[in-house]
Amino acid sequence: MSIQVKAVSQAFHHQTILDNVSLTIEPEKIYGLLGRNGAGKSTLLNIISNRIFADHGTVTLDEQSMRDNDQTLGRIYLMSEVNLYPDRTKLNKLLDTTTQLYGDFDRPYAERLAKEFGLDLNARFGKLSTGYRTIFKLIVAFCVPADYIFLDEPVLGLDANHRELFYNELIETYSEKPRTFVISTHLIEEIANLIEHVFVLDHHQITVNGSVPDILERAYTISGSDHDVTTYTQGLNVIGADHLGGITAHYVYGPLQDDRPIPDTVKIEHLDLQKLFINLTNTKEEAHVN
Ligand SMILES: Nc1ncnc2c1ncn2[C@@H]1O[C@H](COP(=O)(O)OP(=O)(O)OP(=O)(O)O)[C@@H](O)[C@H]1O
Repeated sequence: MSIQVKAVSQAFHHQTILDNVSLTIEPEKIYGLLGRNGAGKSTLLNIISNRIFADHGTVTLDEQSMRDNDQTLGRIYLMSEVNLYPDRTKLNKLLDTTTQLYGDFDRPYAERLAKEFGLDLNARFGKLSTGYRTIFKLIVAFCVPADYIFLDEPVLGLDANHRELFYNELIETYSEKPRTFVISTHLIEEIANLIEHVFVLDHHQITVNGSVPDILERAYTISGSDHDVTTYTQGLNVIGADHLGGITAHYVYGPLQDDRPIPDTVKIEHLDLQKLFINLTNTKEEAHVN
């Protein structure tokens, strides 16, 4: 039981976007899909949801191909930046159409969410602000009877209050009716505590694929005087560094050599997900902060 993405490659105009990407998405889990601007996150989500066909590779759901397979496609839903709705249509009407399309669409929940977010369902889609367009699309995503829900930039244009409401609703709907959510966002700090598993897409490939606690367990900041830090981190996987005043910080991803004594002058702490992501996907060797 899972979505299997196997050896997917995609190029646009001879430019490689995804190169041999493989991953597994399991039922009833919350995932984060992280990557820098233009890394190919939307492309990957579009391929998984059958909106575009990959040049190479396969996507299966419970071992069945998803390509033009109504049965499997009905079990996944992609909410994306693309506006699929006609501007002149009222939201209530759009919900009617969605209810007809998805038999089990949870209309009472949609109406409750609209009230909570202060969304007037009599408004026309085209009259909504950017934030309220996102809110409407999120409401649909939460109410469709899909087992796998992909949220591409789900907080686009949302103010801080609405983002918090969204995160709370996500936790609530997930605990009431567990299903898979894959969230692609740049607001890493805000989702760090929500997601169980993270994929990082960088240089056309998945470079990090693991449970968030396991990954953070392997991520360290080692700080102190430049000499002591540099000596201690020799041979470790240093993914970035900062220099501030007389203090040097090296960011390490991977095991420390436990048999090595840690000098008193060196401080070891764990990195948070955002800082780890920034350092892993920084193209520069070192980031200097003065
Ligand atoms: N249909 C398309 N035709 C041509 N190029 C495309 C197409 N879709 C995406 N691209 C290109 O592929 C690259 C990856 O785009 P994509 O939208 O997947 O990245 P992303 O990781 O979602 O980026 P962002 O975080 O900035 O939204 C970009 O350079 C983009 O211009």
